[in-house]
Amino acid sequence: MTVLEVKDKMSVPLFALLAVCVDVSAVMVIGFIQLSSSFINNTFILLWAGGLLRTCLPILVSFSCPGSPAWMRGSEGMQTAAVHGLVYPVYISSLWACDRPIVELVWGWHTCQGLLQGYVVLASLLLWKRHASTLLLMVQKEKTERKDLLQRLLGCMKPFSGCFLAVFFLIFISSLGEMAIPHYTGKMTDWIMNEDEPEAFNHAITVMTLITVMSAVCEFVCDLMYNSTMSRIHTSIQGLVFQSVLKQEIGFFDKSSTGCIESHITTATNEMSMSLSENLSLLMWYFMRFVFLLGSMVWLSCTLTFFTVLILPIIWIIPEYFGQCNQKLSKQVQDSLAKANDVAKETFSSMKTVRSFANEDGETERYRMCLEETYALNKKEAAAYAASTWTNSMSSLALKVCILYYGGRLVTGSDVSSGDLVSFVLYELQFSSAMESLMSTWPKLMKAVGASEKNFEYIDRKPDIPPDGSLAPETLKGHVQFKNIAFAYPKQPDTEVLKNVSLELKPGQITALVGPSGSGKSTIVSLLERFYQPRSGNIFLDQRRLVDYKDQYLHEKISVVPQEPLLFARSVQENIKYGKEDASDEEMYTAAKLANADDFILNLPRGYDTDAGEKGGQVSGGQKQRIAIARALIRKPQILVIDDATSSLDTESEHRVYSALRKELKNCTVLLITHRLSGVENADHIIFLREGEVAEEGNHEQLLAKHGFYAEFVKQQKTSIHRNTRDVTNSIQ
Ligand SMILES: Nc1ncnc2c1ncn2[C@@H]1O[C@H](COP(=O)(O)OP(=O)(O)OP(=O)(O)O)[C@@H](O)[C@H]1O
Repeated sequence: MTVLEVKDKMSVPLFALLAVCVDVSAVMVIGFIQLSSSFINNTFILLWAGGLLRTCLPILVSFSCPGSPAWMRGSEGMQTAAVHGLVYPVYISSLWACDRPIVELVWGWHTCQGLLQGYVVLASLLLWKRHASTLLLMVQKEKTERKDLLQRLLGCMKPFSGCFLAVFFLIFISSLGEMAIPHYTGKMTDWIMNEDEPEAFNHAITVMTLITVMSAVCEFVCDLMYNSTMSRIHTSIQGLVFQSVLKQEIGFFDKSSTGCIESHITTATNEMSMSLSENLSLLMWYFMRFVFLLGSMVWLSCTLTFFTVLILPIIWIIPEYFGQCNQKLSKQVQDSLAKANDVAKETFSSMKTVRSFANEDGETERYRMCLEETYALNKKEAAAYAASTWTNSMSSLALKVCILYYGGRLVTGSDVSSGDLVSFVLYELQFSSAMESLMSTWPKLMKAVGASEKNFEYIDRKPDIPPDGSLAPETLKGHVQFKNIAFAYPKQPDTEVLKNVSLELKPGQITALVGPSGSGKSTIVSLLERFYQPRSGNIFLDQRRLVDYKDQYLHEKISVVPQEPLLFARSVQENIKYGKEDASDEEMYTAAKLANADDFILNLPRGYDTDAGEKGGQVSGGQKQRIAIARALIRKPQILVIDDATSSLDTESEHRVYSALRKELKNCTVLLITHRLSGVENADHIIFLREGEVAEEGNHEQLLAKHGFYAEFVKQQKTSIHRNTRDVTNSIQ
């Protein structure tokens, strides 16, 4: 450390020492003047003059001493100096105004004891100011930052305001009841000391027991009521979040990961509401206790209460210091452990390199060094922890001793009775812990309030979809027209997936949509389902804009069997009737037969009641697809879209499904997306999509005659079938 640094570090203590020396000298001089009363006869004039002098001197010292802290030269310094100098004149003058005896004080304020008392008052006020201002600042900051959130949460609690009033009333009664034990213990002490009124003694014990039991019952009822109300609030918020997430546009789910949404709605919301409910309850309880304890203490002795409040922050300061050290060290221990873990992880993951360089010992040494560092920090942490708990108990002991000492003096002076002193000590024990808990619960509560932000973000989020239309005509032909559609996914707005696409799906016709993978076929289906909005162009259904139709109506009329159909972990029956629970069993059987699913379903262990398993895991891919087709058909759709949903079926099954569809869905508009030639050949109309554009369209023969992309596609398909057959034959031979 350089000389300059030492000088810098020592400047504040040196200034403090100088200020104290100047102050003590000033007080000595005043004391001398007062004793040699020939100079000034009026002690009051001397008291105020001395006070003003003690105010001015530290200010003078701070301005003339270069090492004084900056705050001493500002308004904070002036305030501190004023408190320091004027505390006695103000206190003694107030006592005089209240007609209380002041002779002892007037003649004793400049003694060593008076001087010390003055410094204690100053230190206490400064510490309170620091504590209170941090808390107030915190409250202020939280108030502005979390004001809206708090209001929203309070809004959620509004429907339960009756319950909260009852809870608050019960807390009030229970906290009041808790004051009984210290109160009656004090009373009993008085009776024991005076050895009289045995009846009153018994009576007191009975009353105390009754009040305590009543208080405990109130607490029980209150906890019950509070917890059930909070879980109702929690359930309703969680339900609201879920509902509002479900209303979001599909693009929202593309952008945010489902895992993230799910973990938020379940885990994070649970944690937040648990912490909120726990801390709110603690805050209410401690606040009520704090009020009653302070009231009881003031009622027993104002002087002792003032004394307690004065020395509380001084006694807190040392445990707080060690507590902070402990916290800092435990963070360092965590970091050091993480470092050691990183070393271990790195070594294990590069085990081959370590072995080939024969550096096992080197790595062991590196790991050992990290552990050594952790151990050294652990030792420091243990010492800080021990110091923190020791100083904690010592400080509470010191507080009790101080109160007993000062209280004893008050008892001797007959200002308070012995019983009141006992009651006071018992109240004080709870008071300091209530105070500390209040100060620590508030930030935790605010943290929980902050965590609820995401919930309201979800609830408030307006889905990015046009308002629902109103069209729901009784009859729908199912004539679909895409006119000059351009589209890009919200997640990748710069990549245009569809470019000026125009196509038509006619009622009673099967239109096949073919094209290479990624050409935009499924995207066309998503637009038809209104999952996304086109960037430009329009989609018409029966010559009316698709957006003008009612959403529910549209999804009743359009059935889509997606590429990867998803079954729910419910019975096959429930899966087929999904979204159409009112369908009869007859309708279900017909749909299943059409989808060529009836036979295999009847062979399942419990037929239609067989559980499909999670995501349909208990049925094969082809079976899953057939159940999904049945699910689409049971709705008797006007427009049916099969998006490569027969890819897992064998040719025979696929053929049977298509023949059945052809026969049964005569007036229906069918859009078939497939990579298989067998499905395409028989379609009434074929559209070939390439890089998001309609490259060719017509029927099979027309397109073959063009010798274009479609002809190439057919050629590739045939070659692939031929190659597959040859491979199978070879493998059999
Ligand atoms: N949700 C999405 N977000 C962003 N891009 C997407 C999304 N879905 C598809 N795409 C992209 O859009 C393009 C067209 O995809 P689409 O699924 O429509 O093709 P496809 O012709 O149906 O392909 P396949 O025959 O393989 O099913 C692809 O480049 C794909 O990567």
